[in-house]
Amino acid sequence: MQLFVNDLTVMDFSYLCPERGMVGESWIVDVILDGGLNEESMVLDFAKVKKQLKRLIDDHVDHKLLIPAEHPYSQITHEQQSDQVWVDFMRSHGRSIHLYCPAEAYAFIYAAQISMDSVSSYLKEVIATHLPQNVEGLTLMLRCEEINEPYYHYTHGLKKHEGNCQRIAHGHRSRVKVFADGAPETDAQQYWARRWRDIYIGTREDLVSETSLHLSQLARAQDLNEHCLFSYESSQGLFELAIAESECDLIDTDSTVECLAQFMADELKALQPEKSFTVRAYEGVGKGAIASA
Ligand SMILES: Nc1nc2c(c(=O)[nH]1)N=C([C@H](O)[C@H](O)COP(=O)(O)OP(=O)(O)OP(=O)(O)O)CN2
Repeated sequence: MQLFVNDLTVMDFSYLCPERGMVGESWIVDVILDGGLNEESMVLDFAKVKKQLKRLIDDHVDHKLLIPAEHPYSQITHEQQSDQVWVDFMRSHGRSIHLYCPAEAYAFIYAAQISMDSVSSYLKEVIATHLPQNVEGLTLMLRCEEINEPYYHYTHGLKKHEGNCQRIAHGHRSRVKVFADGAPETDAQQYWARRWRDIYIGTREDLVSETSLHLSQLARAQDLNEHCLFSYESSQGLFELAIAESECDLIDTDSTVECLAQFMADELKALQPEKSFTVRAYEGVGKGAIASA
């Protein structure tokens, strides 16, 4: 017998890619369980699938930075006597990426690249040990939302968030809709999709100088002249990130989706003051904010 649950959860996370750098993603999870019936005549109670499986998936991937631990660029160093981990991702041409964060901010995927296959294998291993005996098989299907209009991939961290969004490098794959004087404005949508393709959106007040950073204690993170350096402390611990300036966009506010929608509307208004703009910005799948200028 097979049991299926579609749209079990959406995993909002970022990952390190040798070519694209830091990539924000939103993957939808569908699941199929194979097995005999239990004493309730069920493969597994839907309530347990929705709560327990969703929690395992969220705990292991959602709001984390996924590191392809077997890629030659990945250097992972656990600090002794603390829960902090350095990650250095040694891309060439001044585009290396460096982090110093609490261990729980990362998921280490033992593969050369982050893909739907490698993430699905990682999650299957995690979940297999939590399934009751009658469940013999598990299929996880990861997919992106189908979007037939411009969208972007971004990474950010919300230092004031009480939950996991405080992690400095988690992200989303987000569509954007723009209206100018009430009519759809596809050029502006394309502008944002291009400007924020694989971008890190940082808050200016989180920028720091190199000398104050723990992440530059390791020899690997020495050439940071053309990097943006971010650091903040929040309830889960100290978060630091160095990423190439060319892969960042800086804003003066937090990077909540409300602030991003307003930022986009304000920037468009500055470019074309004679028009009124409304921006409908998504944060991942099915949620977002609307702002006007
Ligand atoms: N009003 C807002 N609320 C939240 C924002 C925001 O910008 N405006 N942002 C976040 C985080 O960035 C987070 O990544 C949002 O992810 P989400 O998946 O919705 O978070 P949850 O864990 O609460 O939801 P699940 O569906 O259980 O993953 C948070 N809030």
